[in-house]
Amino acid sequence: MTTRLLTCENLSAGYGASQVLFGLDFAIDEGEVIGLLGRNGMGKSTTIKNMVGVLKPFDGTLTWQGHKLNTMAPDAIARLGLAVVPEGRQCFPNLTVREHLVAFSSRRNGNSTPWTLKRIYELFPRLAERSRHLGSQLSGGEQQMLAIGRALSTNPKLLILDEATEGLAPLIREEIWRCLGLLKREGQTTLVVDKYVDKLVQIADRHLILERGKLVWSGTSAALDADRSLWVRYMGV
Ligand SMILES: Nc1ncnc2c1ncn2[C@@H]1O[C@H](COP(=O)(O)OP(=O)(O)OP(=O)(O)O)[C@@H](O)[C@H]1O
Repeated sequence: MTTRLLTCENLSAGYGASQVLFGLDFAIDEGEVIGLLGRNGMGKSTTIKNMVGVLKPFDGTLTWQGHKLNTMAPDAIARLGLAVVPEGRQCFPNLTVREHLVAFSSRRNGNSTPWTLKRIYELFPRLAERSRHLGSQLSGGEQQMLAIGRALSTNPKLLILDEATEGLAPLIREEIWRCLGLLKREGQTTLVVDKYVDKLVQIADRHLILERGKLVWSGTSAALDADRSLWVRYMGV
């Protein structure tokens, strides 16, 4: 039996007088890995900002397991089990790797195999090697692994990655993909924004495509893989 985590109904949102999202409808079930796709500026980050409460919807409803998220503060939404790795990573320059991973850790959400420091180091051995290094001493790829590890340390029910591989060297990107594959096999529900559609179709179960703030297509990885006209039309690939 599937468990619904998030329901988004008729979501309209934006910035001040500027409307960016126009009536989005979608849902996320436990265990799913979903790609959120579309060209630059189509509203992917704005969708995520509304889900995690840093922006408030103009209209529509975001519901998380019976809780209406629309007016909840971001920290209250985080406590429900949504963790986002935002664009730009945002590590603390003066905290060590280890401090990042224990400062936010939480065993909440009834996770039977919680993300302990040990498990995060097993997922990203590079972080174990760098345990005593400061955020400011890490490479871009290490910072990205740390940002993902930090999000996992809260034992999120839904992990959201916004452009997690942006600006990373190819080998580091592969390392992030490898970890996403492992997380999927462990049943981690994940929403991923990434422009490497060819990789996303290998990892995600299904996809949502945004075009100018509207949901123009949704379907399985197999369906997206089979219809390259969608890639050209909506992702400019
Ligand atoms: N803080 C802001 N204030 C006003 N407009 C914004 C702000 N942030 C984004 N926008 C606008 O909202 C629209 C959607 O941006 P959004 O960041 O959601 O797109 P995106 O699909 O995530 O693309 P990208 O990959 O470029 O981040 C764009 O037209 C953008 O210029």
